[in-house]
Amino acid sequence: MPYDAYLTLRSLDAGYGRTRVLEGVDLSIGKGEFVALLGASGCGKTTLLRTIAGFALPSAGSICVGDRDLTRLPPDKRGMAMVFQSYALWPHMTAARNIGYGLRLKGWRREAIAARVAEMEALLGLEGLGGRKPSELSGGQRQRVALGRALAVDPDILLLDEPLSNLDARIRLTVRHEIRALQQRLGITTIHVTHDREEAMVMADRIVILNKGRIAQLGTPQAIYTRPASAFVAAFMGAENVVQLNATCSANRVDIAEGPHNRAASLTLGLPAPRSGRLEARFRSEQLQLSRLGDEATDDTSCVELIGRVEAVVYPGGQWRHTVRIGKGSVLVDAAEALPPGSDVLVRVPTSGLFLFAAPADTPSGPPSAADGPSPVRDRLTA
Ligand SMILES: Nc1ncnc2c1ncn2[C@@H]1O[C@H](COP(=O)(O)OP(=O)(O)OP(=O)(O)O)[C@@H](O)[C@H]1O
Repeated sequence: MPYDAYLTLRSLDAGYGRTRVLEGVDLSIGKGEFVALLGASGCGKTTLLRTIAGFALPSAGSICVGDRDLTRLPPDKRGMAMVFQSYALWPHMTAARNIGYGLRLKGWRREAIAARVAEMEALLGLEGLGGRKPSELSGGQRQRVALGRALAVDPDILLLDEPLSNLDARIRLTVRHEIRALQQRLGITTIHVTHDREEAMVMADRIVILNKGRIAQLGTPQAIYTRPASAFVAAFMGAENVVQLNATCSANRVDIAEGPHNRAASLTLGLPAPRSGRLEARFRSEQLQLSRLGDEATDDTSCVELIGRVEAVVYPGGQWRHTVRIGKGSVLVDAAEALPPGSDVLVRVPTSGLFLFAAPADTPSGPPSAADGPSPVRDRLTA
């Protein structure tokens, strides 16, 4: 769904004292859009959210909502409300008083506050619980009170800082769905911080992947999952298997040279190919083909074929997960049938699940060398 820019961050830098955390963040979020900020611990997600909220001031750049420049405004003048990871409820106040807290600060009349609190309680399924203190509520109910307090003031933008991380796994799945449904019903622009990939995927219209204070990629969940822009994003989105290959590339064609642990292949990618040379190939453990070496059905040069040996096999549910040693490294391969440890195997990686990037500069280039280790299977392959 296309969105017109509503919240716009331009060249935002922020940090703590001399520690720079965010660098040159440019981001446009549409009205009514749900955006997830996803990244590893310490990458700056909370700092970005706090800077947008006004709890931290940027050292450079600007924050605008529509035509309004909010960069130097205090938090309460920004039309935003934040739900904190800890919920930050007042322990001595009832749920109802917590929900009405922001309205009292705004000077609303008592009857108007009571009506709005009742509305929030109904919206969030908290009827009958308004008289309880936070200590008398479950984690999920506390989380909803915090959400009610944020929504009661009718903010233009809702900021959620890992609000599900204190809930147990099963409740988290339900609350995830509830928050998304509520957000869509209210049409409220929302930014949600999480380090849970699946949570970001199922809740957000678009995902921002942050890496060391910079945006590594911004896109729909599907775009980021199927077309990661860098090796970092591919790894973060689950393509954690990695092997190095040598290839000659042009436009979207990639000719993989035979190596000590891979066969030659000619691939046509759906994406522009990286430049020729040493490549880092990344792929997920699912949607691969695993067969005993020599048992494979046909020669298939349209996928990457890796040669290795099964080291271990476990059953996490659904499929058998094999640890396959390939040269000095190993990859995880899921398959319907288990092949026992010690089996020499062929792993086929289809182009649809293959992500190719230029290998980092410190990796040796050129043809496979002794550095790639001995290649017992190569002789068998070329024999
Ligand atoms: N008050 C502070 N003073 C100094 N450094 C801080 C402060 N708060 C955070 N940092 C540092 O800033 C960096 C970014 O922190 P931030 O909390 O934004 O990360 P995050 O991505 O939200 O992490 P997490 O997922 O663990 O919550 C980290 O290196 C952190 O140590």
